[in-house]
Amino acid sequence: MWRRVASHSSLFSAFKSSVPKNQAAYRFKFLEVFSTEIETPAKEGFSSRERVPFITFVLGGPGSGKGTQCAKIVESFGFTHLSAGDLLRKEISSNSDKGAMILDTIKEGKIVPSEVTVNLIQRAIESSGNYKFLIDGFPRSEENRIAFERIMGAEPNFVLFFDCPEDEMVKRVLSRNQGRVDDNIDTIKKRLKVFVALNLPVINYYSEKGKVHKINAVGTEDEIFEQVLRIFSAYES
Ligand SMILES: Nc1ncnc2c1ncn2[C@@H]1O[C@H](COP(=O)(O)OP(=O)(O)OP(=O)(O)O)[C@@H](O)[C@H]1O
Ligand SMILES: Nc1ccn([C@H]2C[C@H](O)[C@@H](COP(=O)(O)O)O2)c(=O)n1
Ligand SMILES: [Mg+2]
Repeated sequence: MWRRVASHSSLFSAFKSSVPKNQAAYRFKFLEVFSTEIETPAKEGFSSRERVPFITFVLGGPGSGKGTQCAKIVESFGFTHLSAGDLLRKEISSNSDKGAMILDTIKEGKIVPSEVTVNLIQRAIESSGNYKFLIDGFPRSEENRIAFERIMGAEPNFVLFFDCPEDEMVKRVLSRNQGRVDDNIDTIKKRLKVFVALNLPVINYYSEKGKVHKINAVGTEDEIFEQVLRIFSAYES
């Protein structure tokens, strides 16, 4: 079964050199050349021998446990974990020309312009050598989502949504202790507002497309991972 996604560029051209010529990535490239649309598999698992790109968006409010659970998924299923927040923080540390703008935006709990974040994700995907990705904390807004589809020419295979009450998220973030500039009560309040205003619409969008797996993010890390395991095991085909 195939699903059309309008596109100008293609994530799949990135895989050209890492798969044999007769395999799926070449089919995508072929379609891209002859059409303004490309096609991606709708319900395929991630263990197929064809190594078709497999994308999971990992969403949830600040402190809902996305990064913690992604680390466990990497260990069990061999995904590459790309945290949009980590990529942006790395860009700040590298003293790039965009660093100051990114830092100011993060301190305010706001969203960095989509092209910047998508380009960082694109570079990380292309240099990973993997074909299975957890894209954590992205898309944070409809603008992020649309930019990803336009630049990468792809949609996620599914979306994990860590559903967590606000008071629990605030408690976790305030005791995280990783020295993040945005882990203070003022910025957390702003991030929570931005989550509700900009990120929930993205989750609703994918929900309507039947792509969201909602996880109850309250409980021990292991209890939460049991729910995650059940979902990923079903895609391990
Ligand atoms: N199930 C859990 N119960 C209690 N604490 C947890 C749980 N899962 C994660 N934590 C802790 O909560 C904090 C936030 O977790 P994590 O960094 O994984 O969240 P996140 O969703 O990635 O947040 P952000 O969006 O801010 O990056 C961390 O200190 C982590 O150790
Ligand atoms: N798609 C994204 C992801 C993150 N950011 C910025 C704004 C966030 O508050 C901050 C930290 O992200 P986290 O580590 O909590 O996922 O990074 C963004 O602008 N766009
Ligand atoms: Mg995180």
